[in-house]
Amino acid sequence: MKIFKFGGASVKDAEGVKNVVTVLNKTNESELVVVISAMGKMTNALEEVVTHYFGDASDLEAAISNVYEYHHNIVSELFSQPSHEVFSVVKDLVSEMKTFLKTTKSKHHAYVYDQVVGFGELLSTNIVSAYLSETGIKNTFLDVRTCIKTDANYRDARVDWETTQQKIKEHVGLKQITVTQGFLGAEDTNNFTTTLGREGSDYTAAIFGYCLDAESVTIWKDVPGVLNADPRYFSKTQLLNHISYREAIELAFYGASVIHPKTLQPLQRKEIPLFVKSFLDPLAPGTCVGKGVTLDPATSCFILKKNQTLISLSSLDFSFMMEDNISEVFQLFHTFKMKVELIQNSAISFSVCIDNKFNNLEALLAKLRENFRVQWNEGVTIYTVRHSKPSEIKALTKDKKVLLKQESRETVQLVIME
Ligand SMILES: Nc1ncnc2c1ncn2[C@@H]1O[C@H](COP(=O)(O)OP(=O)(O)O)[C@@H](O)[C@H]1O
Ligand SMILES: N[C@@H](CC(=O)OP(=O)(O)O)C(=O)O
Repeated sequence: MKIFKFGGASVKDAEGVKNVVTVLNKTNESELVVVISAMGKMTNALEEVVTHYFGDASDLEAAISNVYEYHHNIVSELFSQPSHEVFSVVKDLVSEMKTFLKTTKSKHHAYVYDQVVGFGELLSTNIVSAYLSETGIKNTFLDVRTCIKTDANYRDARVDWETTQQKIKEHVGLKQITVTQGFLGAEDTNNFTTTLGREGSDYTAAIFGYCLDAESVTIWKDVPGVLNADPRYFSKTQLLNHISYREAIELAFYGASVIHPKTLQPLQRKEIPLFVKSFLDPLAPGTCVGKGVTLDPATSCFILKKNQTLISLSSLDFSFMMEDNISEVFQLFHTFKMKVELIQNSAISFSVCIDNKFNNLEALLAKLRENFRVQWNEGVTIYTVRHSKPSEIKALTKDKKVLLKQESRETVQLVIME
């Protein structure tokens, strides 16, 4: 059994869906779970629907139509007969979403978010599964919510591994191709949809890999594999042929967005290899994350995290920043769902770089000002360089304003005002 994962970029249009068929034909696996994300940027489009639902309702209809039209256009390109049932499947899913929005009275943002955003994966998998059947690739559609059981921590749900493993073993046939949704789960009490955190479909693939003791997990990307630097910001990059689990966990943790950070731990526990390959060149080797050497080739790796916030705190009376007030600060980060990326402290000041994922900065700052002197910079970038040479750091920081620098044996981190 192998697990394949196709992300939004690989199914962003009809050509992409056709290419999934090409990949499946070229790789020719018959015992497979295919995990699929929402098409293109549809998760963002569904986030817009949620925003309008809670805010300016006048644009709600237009936001929903945008989602419907996008999928309808792809289906129209893929299926020549207008009577094909996939047209009504798409229509019905969008109607179901509309009905939910009309009838629900919940003010619980994260709950509504998951119920709505989950339609992205339901739409994409229904379309891909139907298209595979159309082209002669026999497959079984699986609603992942019958298998992946989570707590009710909407938008970042935690997996109940025991129940999930049992359900996956129960529902996934071994000698077939199963098509299912990434990113989604269901909480056990009411079966409401939950999501595993943005870009969580890689993690879904790892969950299936772990629970089914898969031979390997492959995530298909628009790049040849994991590169030593983010190709969106660095013009010269190198393909990494092999990365150890440990090194890959570090790279993903620091923000190498090509692999979701939660993906690697379950695979490492069972030593299941993870391949990152190009969906445009399916037979090329790509990158293998697994047992063995740290990095092949042994080279420096550059990672960027944009749009971070650097906060520096000092006590109002110039007393030391000690465990008691630092723990109070961390409690606030937890309350306001701020992800702490980097910390540094001196006697009377404490600096922290945070990811304001849920737009709670104003509220957090107001609370911090009650007890601390607060300085902050928004829109800073964290550069992380693993296994670097001093000359590379010099070149990287040339003409840039470095607000904070931290160096350990293998890693240099810089907070830079671009
Ligand atoms: N170190 C890296 N190696 C390869 N790609 C990277 C790296 N860092 C960032 N990326 C970006 O990750 C993108 C692929 O991830 P993503 O867009 O999330 O794919 P998907 O939607 O298929 O999950 C690439 O197009 C590339 O721009
Ligand atoms: N569709 C979800 C889950 C996901 O993993 O997507 P992708 O594989 O395109 O990164 C998101 O955009 O967050």
